[in-house]
Amino acid sequence: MESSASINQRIARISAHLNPPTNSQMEGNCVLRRGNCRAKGGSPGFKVAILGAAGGIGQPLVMLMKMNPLVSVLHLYDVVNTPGVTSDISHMDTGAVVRGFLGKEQLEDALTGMDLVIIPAGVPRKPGMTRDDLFNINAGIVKTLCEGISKCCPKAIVNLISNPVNSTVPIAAEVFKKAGIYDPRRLLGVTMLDVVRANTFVAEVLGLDPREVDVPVVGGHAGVTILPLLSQVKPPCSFTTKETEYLTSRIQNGGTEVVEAKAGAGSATLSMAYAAVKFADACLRGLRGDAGVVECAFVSSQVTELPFFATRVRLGRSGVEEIYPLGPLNEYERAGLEKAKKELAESIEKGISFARK
Ligand SMILES: NC(=O)c1ccc[n+]([C@@H]2O[C@H](COP(=O)([O-])OP(=O)(O)OC[C@H]3O[C@@H](n4cnc5c(N)ncnc54)[C@H](O)[C@@H]3O)[C@@H](O)[C@H]2O)c1
Ligand SMILES: O=C(O)C[C@H](O)C(=O)O
Repeated sequence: MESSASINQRIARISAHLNPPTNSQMEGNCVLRRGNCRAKGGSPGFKVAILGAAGGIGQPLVMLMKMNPLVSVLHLYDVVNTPGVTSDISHMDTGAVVRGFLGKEQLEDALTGMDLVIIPAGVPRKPGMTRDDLFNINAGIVKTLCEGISKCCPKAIVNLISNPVNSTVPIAAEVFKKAGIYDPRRLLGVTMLDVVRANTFVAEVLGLDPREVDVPVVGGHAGVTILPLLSQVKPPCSFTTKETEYLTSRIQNGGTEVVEAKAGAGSATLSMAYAAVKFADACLRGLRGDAGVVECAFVSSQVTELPFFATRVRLGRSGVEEIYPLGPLNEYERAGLEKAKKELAESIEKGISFARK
């Protein structure tokens, strides 16, 4: 028979559920009820903020990061819908404590103390648009968010997803320089989706499991600036001219392929969230001090005459610790590199002048 003390405890628990306090706040893995919710988390791990967390990329990205054992605290920031996304995600029985932040006035709280900030905030493409067509809206969004980072977590690693990446990364660099906190090792434009696509499409052609394939993709993240180095694929293999042309074009136009298939409903979100998490996980393993963490990213670079360029980089405790050279290119890739550099130079310059205005 249940004792009266235990019945009273049960009634108290049920009553607490039926009468939540009015000052409830989205925090932890529950709506915090003072004195009724044990402190959660506390497990060792990194603090990660996602800016644009309620969006097409943001939501699956948040879900996957909540599953990442390297994350102890996950901050969700957006200008809309964060309470709902936070409530939903916070019910997942994984370690990370989730907190939601809504609107500009909560940006600083969202950023304070973060180790890694991932930015998928901004508008996506519709059919017929280039990534550069997003510049007018997204440049301002990225600038404001980076000003917040400068102030609240100047030492955080920043993973920038918002397009056009070829311009938004230079904008972020200028904002950080202006604030006197710029460390080029900590600012990374996310080009991982190009690598993910390249691995998939090359594996299809070779009849391999994509997990066995590694394709370096260099340059930038738009059209001809996306330069897959098919001569450096692992495992070593060769392609006919027709295969090289097909693969290069498919990888360069992967984003457009999705934009057209979505027919006005946005651009890649699910594969991007997957790629973003793969990349963020690599950054966190680097921060933890793991050896040999190497991925492609669009970073401040001296590999070419351009101030930013995507290549393979080694990630460590300070962010980008080593930038690898391009390696031997074949004639097709050398021609591609020249085209890529021409477009990249303009996009980088556009970002820099915007931020210096
Ligand atoms: N780097 C890449 O490989 C890659 C891949 C896919 C998409 N993208 C880019 O990512 C961006 C987001 O794409 P999406 O499909 O998630 O778009 P989306 O419209 O679905 O979501 C964007 C989110 O950003 C939020 N947002 C807008 N202004 C904000 C601000 N000032 N602060 C915080 N959040 C703000 C919106 O409220 C929205 O929730 C686009 O620019 C897209 O082009 C990049
Ligand atoms: O193509 C887009 O606009 C989104 C993204 O950059 C992508 O490559 O899927």
